[in-house]
Amino acid sequence: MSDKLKRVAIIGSGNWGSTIAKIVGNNIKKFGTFENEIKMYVYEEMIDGKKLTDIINQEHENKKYLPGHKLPDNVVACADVAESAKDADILLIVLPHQFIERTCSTMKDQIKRTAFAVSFSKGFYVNKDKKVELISAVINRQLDIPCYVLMGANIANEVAAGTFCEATVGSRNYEHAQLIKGLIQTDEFRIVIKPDTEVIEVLGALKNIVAVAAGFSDGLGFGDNTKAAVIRLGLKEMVKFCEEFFPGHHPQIFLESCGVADLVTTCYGGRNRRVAEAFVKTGKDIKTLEEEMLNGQKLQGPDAAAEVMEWLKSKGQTNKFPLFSAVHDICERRLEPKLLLEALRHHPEYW
Ligand SMILES: NC(=O)C1=CN([C@@H]2O[C@H](COP(=O)(O)OP(=O)(O)OC[C@H]3O[C@@H](n4cnc5c(N)ncnc54)[C@H](O)[C@@H]3O)[C@@H](O)[C@H]2O)C=CC1
Ligand SMILES: O=C(CO)COP(=O)(O)O
Repeated sequence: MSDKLKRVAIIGSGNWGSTIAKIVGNNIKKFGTFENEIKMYVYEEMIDGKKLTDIINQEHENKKYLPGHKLPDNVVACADVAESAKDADILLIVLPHQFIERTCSTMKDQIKRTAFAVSFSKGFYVNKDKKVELISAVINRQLDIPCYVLMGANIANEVAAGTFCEATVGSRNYEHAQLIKGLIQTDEFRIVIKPDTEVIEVLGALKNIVAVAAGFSDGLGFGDNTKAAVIRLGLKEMVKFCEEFFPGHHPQIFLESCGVADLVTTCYGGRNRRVAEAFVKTGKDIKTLEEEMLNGQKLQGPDAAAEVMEWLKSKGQTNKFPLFSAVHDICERRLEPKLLLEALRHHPEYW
């Protein structure tokens, strides 16, 4: 009987990775429809002289990335990524997008041929030839298994605390989508399955760039109307990007949690917004602020802006996306933060 149960592994144990471990571990214990033990890959580090894996396995808490939340005892931390992935039927990949390519290359020889993956990572990947790929495509290329996505308005600490929210799963495989939903959905974390996988993922990456712009606006003291304009013009660019480069999706997809809802929550409550506000107020650079403010957590927005500019440059289309361009130029210190206003004022929306 137990041989037939599917085995789940979680690759990543940051703020969101640990939250997903909490949800999935509890669901598996409750429903018993998957193999009970879940290996969770932890990028090893020392905390007050103790290994983070030992802290998680002994105290059932990720004291660094999700303090204050108990992880179920069927979640077992493992510092070896290949060992974590071995024998898994379902790989939940929840790493900051900067680390996906390298981590996947380390585990690729251990992957079951019948396995599939779900990516929770928001961002793009630029390879050495400056070609831009979706993170799900990198996972698929490296591991040679299908990769679906889960994106939504999901500030991890709130999800871990159990306040109501929702997410969008992108999958065109009915059977796999139902397995993902069964594994992740709870009464407080509702899942909607949609087939527009690529656009769902792209929205998750692009909204982080708009959140950086929202943070700049807050740092400049512009108030709620300006921030609403940033959000609206940012959404317009997100929609345009999807229409130009991922045509054929259902237009209602922008109204799902992966679209407008994730954009709103990140522009108000996210790390990208917070650090961008501090960037304007303190004059420190993004890397310094990330280290000072996030205790090891990683920002995705400034890198995503650089990745999107590579993409747009290769298509000769930077001029159609002035907000994305301005965010990148401000992060790189080629543009004064206050000139964000010029990008808004002269937006193609008003031509
Ligand atoms: N935190 C949140 O509220 C949400 C995050 N996401 C997305 O989920 C993804 C993962 O985010 P989080 O779990 O929050 O991560 P995080 O921001 O907490 O990142 C830190 C994680 O990266 C690991 N790490 C550091 N250096 C590494 C290396 N060289 N190789 C591998 N791992 C390394 C750390 O050990 C830690 O587990 C991101 O793409 C993020 O955009 C999505 C929804 C919500
Ligand atoms: O993706 C997120 C919420 O859905 C988290 O956004 P931040 O990375 O800006 O905190």
